[in-house]
Parts: sequence; structure tokens; C-alpha cells
Amino acid sequence: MLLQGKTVLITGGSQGIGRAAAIDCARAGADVAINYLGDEGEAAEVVAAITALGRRAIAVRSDVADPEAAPAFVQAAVAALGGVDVFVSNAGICPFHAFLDMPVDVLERTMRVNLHGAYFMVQAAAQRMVEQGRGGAIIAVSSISALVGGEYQTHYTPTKAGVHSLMQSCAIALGRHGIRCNSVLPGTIQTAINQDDLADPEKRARMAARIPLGRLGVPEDLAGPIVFLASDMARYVTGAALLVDGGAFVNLQ
Ligand SMILES: NC(=O)C1=CN([C@@H]2O[C@H](COP(=O)(O)OP(=O)(O)OC[C@H]3O[C@@H](n4cnc5c(N)ncnc54)[C@H](O)[C@@H]3O)[C@@H](O)[C@H]2O)C=CC1
Ligand SMILES: C[C@H](O)[C@@H]1OC(=O)[C@H](O)[C@@H]1O
Repeated sequence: MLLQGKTVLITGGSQGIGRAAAIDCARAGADVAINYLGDEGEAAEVVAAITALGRRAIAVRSDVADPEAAPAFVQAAVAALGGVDVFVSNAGICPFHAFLDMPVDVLERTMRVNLHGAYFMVQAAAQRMVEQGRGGAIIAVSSISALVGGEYQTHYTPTKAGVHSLMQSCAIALGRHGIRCNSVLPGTIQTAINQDDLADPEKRARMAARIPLGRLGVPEDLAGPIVFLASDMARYVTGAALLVDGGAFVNLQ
């Protein structure tokens, strides 16, 4: 099994992409700690699904935008599961809004959750990995939006470019410690984050029509790439970005 004996920490692991990644990491042999800010029942279901696979799991409810949440999450995972081998920075929000009247609080909250939150969490996980002295793997869930824009995402796309850039710089800063840092760039994946946006049938059809593989993504489409980057199969991969978008990005005409 690709992650046998490893401990994986995932932010935003109670639903969507984080949930799928958490369960597939457990399927690959890992114990898993999830952080989340949503519904307690959903987080408990993820823990139960992992436990049913014969692995250990904990869920910690906290806000990644709070700098103190990061060391607290890592400490809770170490206390319960013994260490940190893989860290997946996934928690994120995308409150769609027009540019010209973007409220300051929506802009700031999006930046704080998506970018500052990733920074604090990755830093706390890396500190623990360095202390352990056995390397590690860090994966950030960036986006195709790191590369292309969105009319109602002017506050969001810069955070995803930032997360991608964070992984590139961390790959340099942490390479000497044997810690690999990569990002995955999902295309449009059907989750709660875009449920309202994709409820517009015209927009949904337009998004799907751009995808050479012929369908919008589902959270499980990201699980394999995340497990791969977490595993020793990717032992010489660092500073890389893996598009997981069904081909949407390259489909200009
Ligand atoms: N769904 C999509 O089309 C795409 C999503 N992404 C990224 O994937 C990541 C996961 O998104 P989805 O699974 O789609 O969304 P989702 O809404 O289904 O899940 C988000 C998860 O993040 C957690 N979360 C939200 N704010 C948090 C906070 N302040 N502190 C801690 N946890 C928090 C939620 O509790 C939940 O577990 C996000 O970073 C998003 O930007 C990237 C590209 C495409
Ligand atoms: C939430 C959006 O549907 C989704 O988020 C991203 O990062 C993708 O680019 C999509 O726009």
C-alpha cells in the first residue's frame, strides 16, 4: 500500500475534495487527521469511514485563518496518531462576487482562509517534519484558477496563484530536509463550494462543454493524484503543479 504506516493531515477534510482525499489516503494505508470548519456530523462520518477501513482518525474543528489553529492541529494529530508524514492544505472558500463592488470583508476573509490559512498550516506541519528528521510530503490544493481568471473570482484566483507559489518556494526552503512540496490544480469539481454557481443550467453546460474528457469533476478525481504526490512513487517530484481538470485548461479552440 502506497501510504502504509504514514500519518496524513488534511485541512478541510470533512467534505468535498478533502473528504475524498482523506478516505483514499486511509485506503492506501495511512492514519488520518482532518481539520474542518463545517458540520460536526460530516466530520464524524469521515472519521467513521476511515476507522471502518482499519485506520485511525481524528477530526479537529478550527478555523485555518486563525494562526493558533495551525500548531494546535499539528499537536492534536501528533498526540493522537504519533507524527506527521504528509500534509494536505486543502481548506478553502470561494464566495462568488463581482469585482467593482467587492466588499472588503469578503476579500479579506477569502485571503485569510485560502492563503494565510495555507501558510500557517504548512509552516506548522513543516516545523514538525523538520523536528522528526524523516522528511515528508506537503500538497496544496491550488486550482486551475491559479492560471486563468474568473469574473466573480477576483478575490479568489490570486489566493490560488499564491498557494501554488507557496509550494514552489517551500520546495526550495524544505528540500534540504527531504520534504517535498507540490500542488494539485483542480478544474471544476462538483462540491458544496460551487453548488449555487453551477445551479445555473446555462453556466453548468458551458463549463462542461469546455472539458475534453466530457464531464465536470467529482472529488474522487483528486484523491489519486494527492495519494500519488504523497507517496514515494513521487519521491523525486517537488515544486511541481499537477493539473487535474479533464483537459479544460488546454482547450482554447
Ligand atoms: N470544487 C472545485 O471546483 C475546486 C475546488 N478547489 C479548491 O479545493 C479546496 C476544497 O474545496 P471543495 O472540496 O470544493 O469545497 P467544500 O466546500 O466541499 O469543502 C471545503 C472544506 O474546507 C473546510 N473549510 C472551509 N473554510 C474553512 C476554514 N476557515 N477553516 C477550516 N476549514 C475550512 C470546510 O469545512 C470543508 O471541509 C478549496 O481550497 C478550493 O479552493 C480548487 C479548484 C476547483
Ligand atoms: C469554486 C469554483 O467552481 C471552482 O473553483 C476553482 O478553483 C475552479 O477554478 C472553479 O472555478
